[in-house]
Amino acid sequence: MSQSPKRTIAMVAHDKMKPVLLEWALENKEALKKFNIVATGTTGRILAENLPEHSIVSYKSGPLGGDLQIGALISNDELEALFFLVDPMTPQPHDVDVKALIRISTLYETPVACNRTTADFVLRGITAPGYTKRAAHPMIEEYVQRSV
Ligand SMILES: O=C(CO)COP(=O)(O)O
Repeated sequence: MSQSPKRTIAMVAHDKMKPVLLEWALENKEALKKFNIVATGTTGRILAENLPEHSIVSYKSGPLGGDLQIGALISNDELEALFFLVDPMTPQPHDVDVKALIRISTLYETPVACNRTTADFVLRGITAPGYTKRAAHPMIEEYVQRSV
């Protein structure tokens, strides 16, 4: 019997949140094996070092465009969920990229977890039997069909 292809999730953490994301990923490592994982550069390196049995692809570091690479996956409807542990207390040089990533996730109905509690909910949701991701927001179709 052929198995359905693994779905892809993204994992990102700002520097102060990397230990939290790693701890969470280790706690959930069995469930995470069901997915291909993509990550921003430094986050991905830390995850790959600690989860050697998982499929993890690292993009560029966040400040160098990694958030936008994940945004591109979302706009191609290729991402199941985004786990992005943000640091709410530290200004980021690439804040506009972070904002763009959250915006495009909203538009494409991609579940986003910005803290650990929500990460628990999202992971439980996307691994629940019968779960399928909603289609992108109808405002996309309206936008495509708009008269010029
Ligand atoms: O800055 C980030 C996300 O905005 C994370 O990038 P790194 O994983 O490369 O540290």
